Amino acid sequence: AWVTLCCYVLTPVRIRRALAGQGVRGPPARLLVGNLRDVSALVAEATAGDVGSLNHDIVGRLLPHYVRWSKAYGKLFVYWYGSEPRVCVTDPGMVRELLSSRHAHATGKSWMQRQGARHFIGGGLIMANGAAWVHQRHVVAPAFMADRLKGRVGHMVECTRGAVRALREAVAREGNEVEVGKHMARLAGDIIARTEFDTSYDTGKRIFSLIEELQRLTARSSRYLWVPGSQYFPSKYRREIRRLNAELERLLQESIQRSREIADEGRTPSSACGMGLLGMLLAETEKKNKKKRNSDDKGEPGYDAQMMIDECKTFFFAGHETSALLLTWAIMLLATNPAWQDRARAEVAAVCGDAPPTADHLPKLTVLQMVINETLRLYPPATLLPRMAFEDITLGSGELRVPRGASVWIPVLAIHHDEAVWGPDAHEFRPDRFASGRGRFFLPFASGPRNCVGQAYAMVEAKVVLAMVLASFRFGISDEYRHAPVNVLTLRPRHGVPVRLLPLATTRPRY
Ligand code: HEM
Repeated sequence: AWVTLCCYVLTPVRIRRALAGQGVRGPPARLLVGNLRDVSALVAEATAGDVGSLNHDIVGRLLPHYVRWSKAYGKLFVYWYGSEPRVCVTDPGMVRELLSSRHAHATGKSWMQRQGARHFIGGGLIMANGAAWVHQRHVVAPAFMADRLKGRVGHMVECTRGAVRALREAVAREGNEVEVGKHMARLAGDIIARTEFDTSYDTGKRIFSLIEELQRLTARSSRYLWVPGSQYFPSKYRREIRRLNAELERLLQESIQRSREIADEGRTPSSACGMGLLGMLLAETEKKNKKKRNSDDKGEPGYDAQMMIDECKTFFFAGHETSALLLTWAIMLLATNPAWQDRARAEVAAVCGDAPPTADHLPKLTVLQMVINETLRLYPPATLLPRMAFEDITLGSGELRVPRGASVWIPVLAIHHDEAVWGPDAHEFRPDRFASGRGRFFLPFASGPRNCVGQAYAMVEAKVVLAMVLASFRFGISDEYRHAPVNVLTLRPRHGVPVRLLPLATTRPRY
């Protein structure tokens, strides 16, 4: 009863006072529900139809509450997600400071977020906090270092070859109108499954579809998380979630066991698993088990069987959807900007010739790099970055004191479309704004110690796939395309991206 009273009444009152005392205002919030209903109603209204034209000015559609409240209360304001206060911060200095190592230990993921992702991520890296996060990050980060990534390029090329073949077959079978979103989802799934888990998309297919279904069901069952004790209420979704989660964990367990047996046979170092994430996780569990056997385990954080499963879930999830969306949006933007498509294709031909890309080619694909950056700016898969303060922190040289228990939300999409940062053409596709290297205030992968651990991997993957697609097809947007970006955890096209694919006639097949 005391905890409930603190969570739902005393802490919100304390935080409200602390913020009001600094002049941080926001829309009036109801008891328990906060501004949840306002957010839902505004988003539902803004996304009811399609955009109409191919307009990239999508902030008002996806973050209508941000647009309305930042106009009314200033760029620094607070709204309430149930009993969780969310302070919206866009000031570059404050954002950088919040994400820097200075606050790494005092901030993390909130209970509400962790609860919402419990079944498809669990205690995996994305949702870990404190010492557990430090340990997990330390274990997985080496799997994504530049020298190891070079070894993944061949696997990525191999998977993309399959995808190009599938696209050619789709054109031959059904005509040249193809929805590329589902092809890119399959390809990104195949790449992460092969490079990190030593399996293929077909084997991992059930795993991906279970994670997707769990994501959908959890989102529905989490709608009432703001109600005290709601996590214990009977719900029609809960039994289904339990059943799907049990199947997912069994499949992952089998996959881990298979890799362990291969490792025990001494076959690992040269296989993808030995180099990849699963190999690293297996080595780490073995270390922990050894300590236990020698009674050397002093209870430090480490990987047990459940943690191992949670980490696999996390990487199947994080390494799949975001990359697939980057590729899909990039193809949409190139399909609607033929001049950039031709420029990028010419560069691929000049750098790679007739061969598939290699690790040495990738840094030379600078036009493609600009196209990828501009895609991530206009359509960042993660539109918001949340951080909860576990202790009082200050931002902007003491200008803002964020009280313990408040969440800070960084509206990445709004920052990426801000005319004050990017100029009056902020909503236009203009890759050359990245010509001089990094753009101004660019956060598709977050920044600081808790940035995306798979950032370099995602960039290598995007370059390999787009280079091979550009070399194999000319493409234009289909008349059937309906521009309707929506935010369902990630920023996606509601009706997919149908394009007209024209296989490029080559004297010899390229791939
Ligand atoms: C275009 C592709 C991608 C984008 C835009 C992206 C974006 C992000 C962002 C914004 C975060 C920070 C989330 C937060 O703190 O709330 C993040 C974290 C993370 N990403 Fe990615 N990501 C991408 C691809 C990948 C890939 C390919 C992998 C794995 C192979 C991956 C694994 C992770 C993990 C494990 C974290 C948590 C890191 C931590 O908390 O220490 N991501 N990603």
